[in-house]
Amino acid sequence: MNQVIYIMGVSGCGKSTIGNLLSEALKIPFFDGDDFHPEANVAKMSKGIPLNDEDRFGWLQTLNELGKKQVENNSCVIVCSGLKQMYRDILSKGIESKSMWVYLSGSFNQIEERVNKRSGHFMSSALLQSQFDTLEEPINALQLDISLKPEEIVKKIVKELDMKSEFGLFGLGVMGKSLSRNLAQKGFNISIFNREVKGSEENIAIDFKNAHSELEKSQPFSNVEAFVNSLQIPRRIMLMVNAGKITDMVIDDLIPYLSDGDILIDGGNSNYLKTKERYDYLKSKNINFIGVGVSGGEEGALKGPSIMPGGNKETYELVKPYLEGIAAKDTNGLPCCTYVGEEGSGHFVKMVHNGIEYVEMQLLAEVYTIFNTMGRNPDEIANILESWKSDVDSYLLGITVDILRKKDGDDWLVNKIVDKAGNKGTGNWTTIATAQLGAPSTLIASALFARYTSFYKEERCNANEKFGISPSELNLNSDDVLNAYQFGRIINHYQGLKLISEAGKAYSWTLNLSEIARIWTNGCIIKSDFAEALIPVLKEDDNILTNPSIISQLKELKPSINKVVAECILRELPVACLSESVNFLNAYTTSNSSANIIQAQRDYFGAHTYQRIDDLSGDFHHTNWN
Ligand SMILES: NC(=O)C1=CN([C@@H]2O[C@H](COP(=O)(O)OP(=O)(O)OC[C@H]3O[C@@H](n4cnc5c(N)ncnc54)[C@H](OP(=O)(O)O)[C@@H]3O)[C@@H](O)[C@H]2O)C=CC1
Ligand SMILES: O=C(CO)[C@H](O)[C@H](O)COP(=O)(O)O
Repeated sequence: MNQVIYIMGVSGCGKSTIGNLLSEALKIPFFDGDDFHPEANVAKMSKGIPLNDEDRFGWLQTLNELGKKQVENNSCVIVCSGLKQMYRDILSKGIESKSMWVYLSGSFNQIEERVNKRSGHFMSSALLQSQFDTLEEPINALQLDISLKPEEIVKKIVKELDMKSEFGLFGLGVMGKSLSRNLAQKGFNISIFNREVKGSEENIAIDFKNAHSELEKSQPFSNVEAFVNSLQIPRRIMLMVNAGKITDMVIDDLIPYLSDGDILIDGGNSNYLKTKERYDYLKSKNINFIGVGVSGGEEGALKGPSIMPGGNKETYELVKPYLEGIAAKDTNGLPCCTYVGEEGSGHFVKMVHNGIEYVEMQLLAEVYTIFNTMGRNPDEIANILESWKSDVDSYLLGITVDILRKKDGDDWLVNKIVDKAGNKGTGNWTTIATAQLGAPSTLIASALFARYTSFYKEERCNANEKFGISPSELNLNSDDVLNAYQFGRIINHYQGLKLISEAGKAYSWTLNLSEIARIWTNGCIIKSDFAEALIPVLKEDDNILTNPSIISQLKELKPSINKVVAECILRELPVACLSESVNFLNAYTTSNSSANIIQAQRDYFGAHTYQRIDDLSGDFHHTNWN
């Protein structure tokens, strides 16, 4: 990646000498910041009047523009004292991740002696002191001692650039392997790490590197310290390890070797509340941390996942080219990666993505059950689903077709898979979040509980015998089932997005739901044509059930879902998410609900009070009911 190498430090530290030598060594252009002062600044300085911040702003912006322009085609060296963080922020604005800072440091006496030795130069102690007073030492720079010879300093900078990787990937499991290959294929210099467990897991990183030609330039490690030291400053390390305690353990393993300003990116499916805690913990150690939801599974991670980063926006800017570089592209060629919002919002959005995923999977499983009960074999069901692609295409629909067609000997493989659905926690957390935030994402809860019910295999088999329930022939056609399926999907997306919107309000995150739908159009497990259709809808309103086109679609689909759910219930076939979707819309569209009875009951036994429709003040009333 092209970089602007800013050489900074107080006057007299040797910036120009080092800058010139470095530009020669790297064969890249050199720019001395002092040559870019406007005439007014030059006039002021020649009269011995020191520049103030206002004088500097325009000049710093000019240098920033210069850096931005240069970095489009090539790396370059820019020399500028950059004494305050505020100045450095201006210099690197918009190219934060492409700015490398080299800080030439020396003591007051060292520099005074050196300047006064130079023929024709004299710097008063007061002037030099004012430079030291202004200096705010950078936390994410390559700091080099000016007592070294210039050639040695340049050698160290070149070594940092040549020998050190720009990005580190920690954890070469299913996702880490694919992501590291993706990063390398995009031309990033990376270091890769996997732990070594003597006797069982050895040489994981090195063997993995050797197995893939694109990783030829990558640096493999099984030693944490060596891995960290192989990275350019500020270090950017993406963790692709199991969520929960392992993530905390790995962070603690890394901390001793990290420096101020380094960046940890948690790409696992971490709980969004833990992400905030980890951010605070690492901030207390001057380490930057962002929580990044990654979706796409093994193949998506390799070819381009959907990425949902949350946390500090400035930190995101420092890793943006890597994340956006490896992300899938939408139909306009934009990366399916966008800064989601503050704190754990990236992980929250990924969690809800998974909740929506649970429902999409459950709806397809229910569709399968319906057709299966109607006597269709897996190949026939696959053919029906295949024919739906022109109306309701999605990644999950596509893989379900493949799954249904997979044979194992004379039978279909699905017929041999035990009907107990596992989970790794994100559906559970989404259900907890929906309850905590008071947003009724009832389909996600239903899909989760359907998985839990599936686990009671033995009890189900016993109950089946005792109750004698056996689903009988269904009187349905495939168009009705298609319509019911699409109805369920619309309610699913409404509920998931509503949950995100409510979280945004509760946690004061600035979320853009249309952008979230956009990054779900490719790379992720829930990518679908419907996500694409939601982009303009969500630009108008976070609530998709206010959109006239969605309303008319649901009205059209309603007779089918009514029929499908009624038929399934009459014929004793469980369809948890289909039935919940119609039930939810029936409740959502009821203007006078039975909640008046609940309020009266609460007031009866607990004096909880109620509001009256004939009292517009909204006051609360209590009745002595007996
Ligand atoms: N698989 C998927 O489809 C998706 C997964 N995710 C999330 O990404 C993360 C990684 O998932 P995935 O790649 O599937 O998981 P894997 O189980 O395949 O890989 C886990 C990685 O963590 C490492 N690890 C485990 N324990 C330790 C430890 N104590 N110290 C150091 N390293 C350790 C493992 O090393 P070792 O091999 O030595 O045990 C391995 O490299 C998880 O948070 C997951 O939820 C997100 C999206 C999709
Ligand atoms: O994040 C993912 C996909 O988006 C992971 O595959 C996750 O493991 C799926 O969840 P679960 O294992 O609970 O089904």
